[in-house]
Amino acid sequence: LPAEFFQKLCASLWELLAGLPSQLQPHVSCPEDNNFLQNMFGERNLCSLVKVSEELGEKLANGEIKELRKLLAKPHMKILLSVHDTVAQKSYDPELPPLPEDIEGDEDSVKIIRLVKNKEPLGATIRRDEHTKAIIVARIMKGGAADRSGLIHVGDELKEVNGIPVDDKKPEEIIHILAQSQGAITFKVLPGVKEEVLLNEPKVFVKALFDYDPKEDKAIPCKEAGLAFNKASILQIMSQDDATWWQAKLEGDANPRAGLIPSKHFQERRFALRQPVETIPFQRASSRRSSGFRRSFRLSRRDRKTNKSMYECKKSEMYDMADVPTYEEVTTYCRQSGAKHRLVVLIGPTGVGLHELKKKLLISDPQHFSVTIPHTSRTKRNQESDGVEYHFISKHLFETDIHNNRFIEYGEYKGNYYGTSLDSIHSVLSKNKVCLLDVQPHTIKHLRTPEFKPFIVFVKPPTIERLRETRKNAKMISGKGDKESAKTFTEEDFQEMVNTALIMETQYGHLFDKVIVNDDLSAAFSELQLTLKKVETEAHWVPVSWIHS
Ligand SMILES: Nc1ncnc2c1ncn2[C@@H]1O[C@H](COP(=O)(O)OP(=O)(O)OP(=O)(O)O)[C@@H](O)[C@H]1O
Repeated sequence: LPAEFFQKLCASLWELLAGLPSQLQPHVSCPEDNNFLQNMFGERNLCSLVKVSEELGEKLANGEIKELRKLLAKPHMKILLSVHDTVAQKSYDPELPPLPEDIEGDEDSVKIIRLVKNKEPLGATIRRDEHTKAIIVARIMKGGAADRSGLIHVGDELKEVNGIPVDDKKPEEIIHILAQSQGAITFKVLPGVKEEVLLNEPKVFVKALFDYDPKEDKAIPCKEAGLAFNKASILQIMSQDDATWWQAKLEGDANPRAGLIPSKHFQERRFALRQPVETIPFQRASSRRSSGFRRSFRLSRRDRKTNKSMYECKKSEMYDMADVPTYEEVTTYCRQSGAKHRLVVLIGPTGVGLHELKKKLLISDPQHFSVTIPHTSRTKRNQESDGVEYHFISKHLFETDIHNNRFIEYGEYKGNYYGTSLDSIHSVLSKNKVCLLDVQPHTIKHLRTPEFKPFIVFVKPPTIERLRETRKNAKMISGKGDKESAKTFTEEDFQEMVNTALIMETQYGHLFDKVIVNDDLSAAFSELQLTLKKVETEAHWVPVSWIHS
């Protein structure tokens, strides 16, 4: 309507209405009614409305008004106005169907979700949980309808679709129901919050290869926020966002709060700076006698005359910078029945009892346990048979095999070669037997392959007092000339055993899967037996490279 006309109209109508109460007064006896009338008719808005209404009535014939009425009566306009009112009243939350009364279990955790589906697929996959048989949301496609809704999550348990229970349905049947539904679909789900949280948790686990105490660490930004751990602890890495300080939890720790640990890179750098002081080459650090490592065959003991190990070992083998012990990414591995056995490697100082323990295992189950047959270039003696005591090969062939890296360990003794070949290990494993091998600790790194998946047992001597008590009647065997001879342990032998064990543990402890103290022999044997049983049947942490390579 033209503004001028409208204003005039309003003004005149208002005047008329304003005068009305005084005209009505004689007819109103009650003062309250009078007041009410006065207020109502005095209200300017009401006056204007009355004015407009009257004017519209009068001007009905006017073409402009007709057109306005027509416009306002159109469905689009009606919807627009209705949407405006809805939004203005903020009543846009969808109306949910009433909660069913027969919900089983924890009623609070049931969620009713309504999604409007157009032609595009929902963008979610489902699976049946093997254990609970429940239908679980397996995957949400990024950017899909389900993802955009933000209402359905991986791990949610689907109970009903459009009121149809899905417990007894196959995933394909449910997919069919979904495909056929158009418009709004109602889901009843049990939110799998816990599962979702777990799924979103980083799944990087590492084995710590060093001891760490944040209280001793001058570099840590906040000692209280640090996480203390020991060599061989399994840590779940929660964040690697910071290049220097990672966040981690001890595996299996129920406390959800992560702690700070030095990052791999940072620890390597620190270690490299400290290295000259901390890494004592094994042999130099060893006491009086250059090397007292035992071998996987009896003739390989140290020569008591020359006091030398039969096995020479390159200096570079003793300490390798690539082995800076920080963290190693690990995952669980459980040997499936029928699969090849893991190689069992026994480590320990001379005389600690490796031979004794191995012998007991072999006797306990000769069909199950076995040892490797060593190679030698020495000539066969009359009572010996090839492939029983040794594989007898020529010196030339032995040297070719050395050149071709076919030996795990080898050495020269009185002009003859002795060694343990890789093939001898393969041979035992391919018979589906557990191969028991004892080697020098620096050899472990060559055995750590996906094929062998070695399980390293460190046999540790008890205290020197306990050694004196338990080894009173024990005999130490040494290679003297071509014959073995036995002698009782001396105080020096005990001391060396304890010292060597300490050095082995310091330098190679991060590689040990199990430490067994050989105090009482039968107790140590039982522990070893039980440990090896578990290796065959239970899940153990192994480097990820052994599984995903
Ligand atoms: N727990 C124990 N208690 C008492 N005697 C033991 C114990 N363990 C081993 N012995 C004895 O100690 C001696 C040395 O053991 P064994 O020969 O097994 O040592 P080893 O580790 O194989 O060392 P090496 O390679 O030098 O022979 C043997 O006489 C053995 O019977």
